[in-house]
Amino acid sequence: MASRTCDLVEPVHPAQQFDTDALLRYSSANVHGFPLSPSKFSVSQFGHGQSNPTFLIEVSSGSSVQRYVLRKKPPGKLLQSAHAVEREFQVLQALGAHTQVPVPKVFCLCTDSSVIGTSFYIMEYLDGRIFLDPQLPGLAPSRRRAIYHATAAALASLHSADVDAIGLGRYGRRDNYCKRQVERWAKQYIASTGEGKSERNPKMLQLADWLQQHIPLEDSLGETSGLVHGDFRVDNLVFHPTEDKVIGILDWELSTLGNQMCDVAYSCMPYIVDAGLGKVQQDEGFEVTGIPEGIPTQAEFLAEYCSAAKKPWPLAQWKFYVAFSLFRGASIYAGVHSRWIMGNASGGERAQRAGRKANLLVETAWSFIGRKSVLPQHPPSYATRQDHLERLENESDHLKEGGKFVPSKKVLELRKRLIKFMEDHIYPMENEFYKLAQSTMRWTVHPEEENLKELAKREGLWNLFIPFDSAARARELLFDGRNESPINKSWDCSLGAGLSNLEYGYLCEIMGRSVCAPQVFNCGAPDTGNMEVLLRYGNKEQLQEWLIPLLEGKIRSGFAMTEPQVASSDATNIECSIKRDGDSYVINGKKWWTSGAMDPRCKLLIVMGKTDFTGPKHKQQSMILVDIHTPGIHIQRPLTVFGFDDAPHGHAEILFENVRVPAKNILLGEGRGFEIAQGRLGPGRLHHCLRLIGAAERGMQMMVQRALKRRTFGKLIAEHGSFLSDIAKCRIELEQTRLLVLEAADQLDRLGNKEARGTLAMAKVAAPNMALKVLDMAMQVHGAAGLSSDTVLAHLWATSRTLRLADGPDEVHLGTIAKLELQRAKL
Ligand SMILES: Cc1cc2nc3c(=O)[nH]c(=O)nc-3n(C[C@H](O)[C@H](O)[C@H](O)COP(=O)(O)OP(=O)(O)OC[C@H]3O[C@@H](n4cnc5c(N)ncnc54)[C@H](O)[C@@H]3O)c2cc1C
Repeated sequence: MASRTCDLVEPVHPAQQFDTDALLRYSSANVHGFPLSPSKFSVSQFGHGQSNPTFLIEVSSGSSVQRYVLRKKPPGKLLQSAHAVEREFQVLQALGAHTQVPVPKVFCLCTDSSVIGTSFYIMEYLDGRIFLDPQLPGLAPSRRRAIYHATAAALASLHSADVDAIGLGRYGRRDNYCKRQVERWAKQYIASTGEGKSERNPKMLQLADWLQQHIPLEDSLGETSGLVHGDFRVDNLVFHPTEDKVIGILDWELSTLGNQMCDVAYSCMPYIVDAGLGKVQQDEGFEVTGIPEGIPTQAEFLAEYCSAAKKPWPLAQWKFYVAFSLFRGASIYAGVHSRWIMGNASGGERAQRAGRKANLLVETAWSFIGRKSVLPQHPPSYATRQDHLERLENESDHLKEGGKFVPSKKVLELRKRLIKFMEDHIYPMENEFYKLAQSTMRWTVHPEEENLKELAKREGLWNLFIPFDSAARARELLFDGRNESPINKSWDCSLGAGLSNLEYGYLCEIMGRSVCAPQVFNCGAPDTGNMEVLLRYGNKEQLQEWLIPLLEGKIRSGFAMTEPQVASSDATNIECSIKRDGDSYVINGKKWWTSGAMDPRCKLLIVMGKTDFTGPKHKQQSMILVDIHTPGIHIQRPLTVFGFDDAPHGHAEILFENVRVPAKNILLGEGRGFEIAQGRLGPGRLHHCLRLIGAAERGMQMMVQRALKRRTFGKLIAEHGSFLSDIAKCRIELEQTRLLVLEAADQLDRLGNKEARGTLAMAKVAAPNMALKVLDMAMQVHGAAGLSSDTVLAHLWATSRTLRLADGPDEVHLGTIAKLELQRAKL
């Protein structure tokens, strides 16, 4: 959790006491707006970090309290160049006055040590949050990502300052920064180790030699030079109290001009090593312990920075910069440890640990240097909004370049928005949704899901599945032919964006990348199929009662056809009876695998049963709208798919016992059930196929990311020949299947359900089988983790597997394809 800046204060340390009356007199005279004779004046000390002691001043006059921060040199004899608060004041003043770099405003600098014993300056108090732990515990993944994003942006903003223009041109030497730094910290290490001090580690001296020999050329040329903070890490940043943006960069003690890539590598330390002295046990960085969910990878963080600061990807020099950061840290810790040995270090146990930590940093530096590769060849392309948009543009170019499937501008625009929504809101929440689905509260809805639904509505990403012709029919029935509801103007957008099945295809695929996504956009099964049934076959009253709340996302629904006691892939077998009795129908039977029926929001069941047991085979069935809360409906149990119960959505086994439903709830009329089922299944099957393409694409993406960072037998997985051939084959199958599915969507639009049935059947067989293959490969590359619930792969795989059965088993579709093939031959 974050600490509020005001919670980080404690009483002034006895050794740090100073004359507060003198401070009050000085402040009243020199700080603009400082009360002249305040009713209360108090000083407390910030406990966290800083070698320059920092204090909170609170002054009250009347009912108003003003807060300031004072930063001073420590008392006692000091090295001349150290603790230079004058330089801190200079840099803060220049940045505050001339740039947008987030820094506290400075009010005055006092170099007269007769006032409180040392030089000091007074600055603005920033009321905000400080994250002391770079793992950001207690934050939602999306917030963590935002914090790291803001951190990269803050670093880029300070590095972009034009030092000549803001009067900092002489704030330090710009060239040969690393050369000077390596010499300085090597000297310091030698001075603080040896007899009677911390034990000298020969590997540290070798490290200094290695660094001297590998100083990047850009360092001597001053190409990457500019303002350097010197201690840029997340706990030196103040974040806005509620928004994830940086409002102040603190602790400028080590700032100078020099090679900015040193700042960047230092800011990446949490990925490499736990450099803090606080924790006894943990030494490894995120790359070993696992990156806390939501925090970008090192490459992503670095790419965000490079893009924002307009810096090239530091592929060739990264080893040097990281090794240098570890080297500098080791030298500092050796100094702390020596002072502890000699009895003049504060920090107790922490200082005692510093010796071990110094050696750990040296070891880590050598193992980092020994790595074959430390960064991907290219920055991850989705690292920044700009890169992200460029990538989308490139994808669009690829789509624009020709071929049969060329999405319109409108679809591309929606696709862009959808991808952004997925990245900003869906992927970061996946784990939260899973956690709830595995808890004792699993049959409840995560409140964030409802929030995201509202957001999706506002962004125009709602009900996109509704084909324009179905929307036209609903408009006719609901609005008497007008374009929008006379009562509710927002209604029009509830009928989708006027897309064809093919156009929706490009979007549905994106939603399929996450099991959680479709319902957020009100595009999840079985609701889409059920809404489609109502849109096509419902009468006005039925639309008003059931379609409107479904379109608004206020209720959810289930489709109850399959029965345990009969082979339901042949729907003529079903036995559930729907018997007319006066103004009602009475339903008796047992259903199972009614998806969505466990959801607390589920209100409607579309039940398929027989109204006639003796008529022609395909005229016996009817469909009826049933309120799930009708007496006689007994939800008996949730079913599981390989252990996944898909809570809170669920797949229910349901007993219908003398369930009495108003006769007006029959859809289209008695005996029309088969006809409706055919109409429902076309687009529904297509949606499943499209989502499966998305699931496979996610698998590909995860597979590649894993292969590029996991090493086995001395190589990255991505460097093993067997992997290369497997991934290539996966890509081929995925692209083939995508074309087939888009072709089916196109035929559905142009030729209708009946004519498109062959291609739809092919797509329905090809898509789950392809997705299973790709996801299986992705799980393999992830090792045991791939089979766990720690990644989305196992769930995506399980969901894909069900689609070799749900909406008809493969064999039934293969039968359709073969039958059409033979028919053609006979013509
Ligand atoms: C996760 C999940 C969600 C589901 N959601 C729903 C839902 O919301 N609503 C709903 O009503 N149902 C749902 N179902 C049920 C699904 O539609 C049925 O399981 C499917 O239609 C097959 O019916 P069945 O299980 O009775 O298998 P059966 O009909 O008994 O078929 C078993 C096997 O027989 C073989 N077979 C069948 N026909 C042929 C043939 N012509 N040629 C050769 N072999 C053949 C196949 O191998 C087939 O898999 C869901 C199923 C799952 C797994």
